[in-house]
Amino acid sequence: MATVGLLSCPLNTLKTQSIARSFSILSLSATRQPLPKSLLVRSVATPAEGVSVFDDMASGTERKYYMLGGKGGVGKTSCAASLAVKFANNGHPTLVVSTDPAHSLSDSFAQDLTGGTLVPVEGPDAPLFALEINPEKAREEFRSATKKNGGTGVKDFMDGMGLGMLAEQLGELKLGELLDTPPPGLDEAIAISKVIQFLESQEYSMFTRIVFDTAPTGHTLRLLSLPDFLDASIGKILKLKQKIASATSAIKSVFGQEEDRPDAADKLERLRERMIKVRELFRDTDSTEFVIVTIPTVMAVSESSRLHASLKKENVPVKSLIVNQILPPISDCKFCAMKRKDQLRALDMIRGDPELSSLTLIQAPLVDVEIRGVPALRFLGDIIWK
Ligand SMILES: Nc1ncnc2c1ncn2[C@@H]1O[C@H](COP(=O)(O)OP(=O)(O)OP(=O)(O)O)[C@@H](O)[C@H]1O
Repeated sequence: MATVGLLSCPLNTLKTQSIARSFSILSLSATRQPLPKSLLVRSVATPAEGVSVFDDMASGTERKYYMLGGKGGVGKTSCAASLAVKFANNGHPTLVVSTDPAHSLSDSFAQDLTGGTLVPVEGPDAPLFALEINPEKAREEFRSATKKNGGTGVKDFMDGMGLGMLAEQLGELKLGELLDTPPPGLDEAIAISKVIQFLESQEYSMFTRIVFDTAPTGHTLRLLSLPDFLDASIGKILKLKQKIASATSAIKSVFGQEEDRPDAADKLERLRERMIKVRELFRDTDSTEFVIVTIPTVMAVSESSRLHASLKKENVPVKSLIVNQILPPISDCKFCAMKRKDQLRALDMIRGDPELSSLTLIQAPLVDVEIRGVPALRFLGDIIWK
């Protein structure tokens, strides 16, 4: 712990400050209490006095979901992993899931978490498991399950049944395209629906906190509009399926019963049901919270503002905004001082932003080591999640 401190500036001047002083600055800048005017950094919105953001997040044993999202590279994984460690250290059996196709959970925990299954994370007090969903693999599974007997798809199957006309209608629905070149966001939707599948089983009922490290902003936004798209196309497919079902049962009555296999329409129907659950989950204010992570730059703040506007439009509950990687106020490094001025401007921008000013601001400092492994995540978590 004592080896983790503030950013070391290029000239190495900050390193000379004592760790004790660094820690006091760190804990001050991460608080949600108004900071001294001399530091020129204030919280945008402060929760009622005495109410801790983390206590609120950790209270109760019913299952809660936290989704951390924002622009690429701002620290989503570090914040998500540190929150998961903190939940586990507060007695919550926790699962942290990455749905970002470019996973970095393994790097963050300094542990191999690949493989698409739940892997126990060593270190925290209560059970902490991590899961890196491989969206490509999930999609492949989905695609292969829609193929029958060495690659005969639904279309071929229906052709074989003499249902050419229906097959043409199906062609119009571009089912093949849906499976082979899925619309943007499907990867992540499949990943999240897979998590829901996991969580429906008794085996995983122990988890009271689920933390999602989501893919960068664009994916998240597409994911939110995906269920409607799927709803529409799957709805049409299901109508076709009904027609197919009556035709196949007539054929079966002539040729005898065949082993029932799940077909593409069944698979899509289940996907649709799970997508509806994903949609409900994202919008459930009782159990879900989306936390926006950003950094104090004009570009990142602008993107966060747009993200919040879109989340609001989709009725996704958002309460907090983490501004990560804030430079320390005390420095005789000119480079750092210039950077910090820019950061303060970006923080001002947040204060004046109609989308962001209503959120509780959590300020997290830039620390001078890479956040890797449970002890470092615990340290970061204690700074951010108060
Ligand atoms: N407060 C911080 N102080 C110092 N380094 C940090 C801090 N937050 C994050 N980092 C570092 O920044 C890098 C990017 O962080 P992280 O992987 O958490 O971002 P991300 O938003 O998940 O990225 P991506 O969008 O690529 O998944 C990592 O090397 C991480 O250790």
